[in-house]
Amino acid sequence: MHERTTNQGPEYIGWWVLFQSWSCAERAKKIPITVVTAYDYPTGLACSMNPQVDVVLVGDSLAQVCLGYPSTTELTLQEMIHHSRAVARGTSHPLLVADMPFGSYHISTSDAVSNAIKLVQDGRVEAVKMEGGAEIVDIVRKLTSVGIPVMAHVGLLPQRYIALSGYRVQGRTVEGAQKLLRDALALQEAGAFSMVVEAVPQELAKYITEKLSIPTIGIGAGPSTSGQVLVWDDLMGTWPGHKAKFVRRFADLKGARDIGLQNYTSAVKNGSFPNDSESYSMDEAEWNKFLELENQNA
Ligand SMILES: Nc1nc(=O)c2c([nH]1)NC[C@@H]1CN(c3ccc(C(=O)N[C@@H](CCC(=O)O)C(=O)O)cc3)CN21
Ligand SMILES: CC(C)C(=O)C(=O)O
Ligand SMILES: [Mg+2]
Repeated sequence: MHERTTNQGPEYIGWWVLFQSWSCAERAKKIPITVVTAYDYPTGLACSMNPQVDVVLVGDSLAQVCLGYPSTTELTLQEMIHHSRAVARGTSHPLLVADMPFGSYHISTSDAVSNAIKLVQDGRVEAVKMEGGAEIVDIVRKLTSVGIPVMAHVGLLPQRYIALSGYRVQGRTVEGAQKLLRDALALQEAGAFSMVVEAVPQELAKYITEKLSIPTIGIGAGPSTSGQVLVWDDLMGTWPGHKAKFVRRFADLKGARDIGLQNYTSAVKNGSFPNDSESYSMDEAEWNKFLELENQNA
């Protein structure tokens, strides 16, 4: 039932259908696209069971929220493939996209193509996402031409947090806004099928969304993008780190988890776990026979 289907099946909304439909004139009336990150099999299953999830993103936020690295730049392609495969085993209908890790698309176009192919073949994803503007259009064009759909990512680029002097809102100045719009148009022209817009003033995100024919997926970009994305651990309330302004906690899984762990450890310490119904028993005659033999041997 949870075998991954490629692009068929009654409930599957293929990426082509989903994103091409956004090119039509009435797209402003469309229901926002729901994107959520996932890093493992049970989360993939949960996303698959909710028909309102349109896209599952194996984000490189994996590095921080799941693997404990201080930034996304330490994540390797192999680690991304390992987690993408796990998510893929759990998902059926939503479009599955993975972030190209830092360094996996910066050396050369051919290196980027071979790494994207590894993500598709070994990581079992259907599309890849990469951070950057006009400087990566050749890579976007090449990947698109070989049949790997590319989701672009502009605005705050976490893989460049050092160069950007931290995680800062982007496009707040006239020049910054102009560059962002130019980047977005160039990426669309190069073939990107959609675009994440991260930590950008809502006015600018709305403007860019109206200028583009491909859908924008906002995170910290206000309500007027074509869709929204949030990191799983942020929305579930399990991420203990900094809570960005754009994060809303939709559940308190950390609270539930901590209570569960406390209940378990207390029950072990006070001897109330396990009880009789949680234990196995031996047939009384067998047990008596066993004790008898033990006594004879003593
Ligand atoms: N848990 C988590 N959530 C994310 O959204 C996320 C990650 N991790 N890791 C990878 C990147 C890093 N991201 C981040 C991290 C921090 C801010 C942040 O602190 N933003 C400030 C804005 C400061 C300003 O005004 O310029 C904020 O307070 O919102 C934003 C995005 C987004 N991604
Ligand atoms: C937050 C999304 C857009 C992302 O890039 C990630 O999770 O790595
Ligand atoms: Mg990312």
